[in-house]
Amino acid sequence: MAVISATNLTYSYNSFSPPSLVGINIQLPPGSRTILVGANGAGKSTLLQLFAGKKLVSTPGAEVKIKDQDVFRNSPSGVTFLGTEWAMNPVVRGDISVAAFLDSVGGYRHKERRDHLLDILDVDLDWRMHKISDGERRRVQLCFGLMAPWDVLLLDEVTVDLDVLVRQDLLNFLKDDSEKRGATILYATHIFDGLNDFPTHVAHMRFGSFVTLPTPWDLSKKSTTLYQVALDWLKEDREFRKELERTGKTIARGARRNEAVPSDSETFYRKYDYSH
Ligand SMILES: Nc1ncnc2c1ncn2[C@@H]1O[C@H](COP(=O)(O)OP(=O)(O)OP(=O)(O)O)[C@@H](O)[C@H]1O
Repeated sequence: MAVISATNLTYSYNSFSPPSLVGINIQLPPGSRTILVGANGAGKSTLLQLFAGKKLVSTPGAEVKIKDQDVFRNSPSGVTFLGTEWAMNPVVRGDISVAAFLDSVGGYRHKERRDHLLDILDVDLDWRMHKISDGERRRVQLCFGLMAPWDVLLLDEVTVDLDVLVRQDLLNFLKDDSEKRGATILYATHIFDGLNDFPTHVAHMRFGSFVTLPTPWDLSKKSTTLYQVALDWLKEDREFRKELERTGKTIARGARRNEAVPSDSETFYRKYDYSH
């Protein structure tokens, strides 16, 4: 049985935008850890947000379910969504200690997991939230987001500003946790370093559809790395787009990215403007 499923899922943000997702049909088994690969604008964040029940899908015949329940209408329990928008949330920039912040969001109820996460993420309970770096704030947020045990974890690139050691420890924790508790992870990322032995499945999205459905990733049978696979897929995407442009053809979604609307990661990078 699938724990996460989408059937005939087509989704547009509004009536004047081309659909951001087109005819998605996927099923993810319990305990799987799937990496979503796709170029900027491929539809990864949109898909994760829909699974998180953040938007209503009104396309006739479309179903978006977790644990066999409609994500929007029934809000299935045990689902955690972590995305980049956290970094911009003013609530976590207040003049408050990490200890007080985590307690105010129920940290005391999951003390053992909280302390384990504090250790992995190298977070100091005495830090003041308004005086820490973006990466440190991200670590506190991850502790907050992950301390309650989840059955389904939807991750939209949350490791961008973590240092490599913390990132690796976090990935090991997530993998271990999912193996021990049979919990399921769907993770969209552009960072493939150190990720080779993390997934059970990998999938490739392009222009709002799956080019490669979630496919088992068996490291023992691989002579390549996830990084190389992602690179090859993204090169194919670029060639595909160029060919469309050359021939003047369009596809269902039009290959017409809505340039006026930045994808989440573009918003994130624009916000932080790493160019200087
Ligand atoms: N609020 C919005 N309104 C209209 N269109 C949007 C909105 N947010 C995203 N889109 C469009 O939906 C498409 C998919 O965007 P999405 O953010 O899901 O891509 P992504 O694969 O997550 O990209 P990235 O890797 O850059 O985060 C893009 O063409 C984008 O322009």
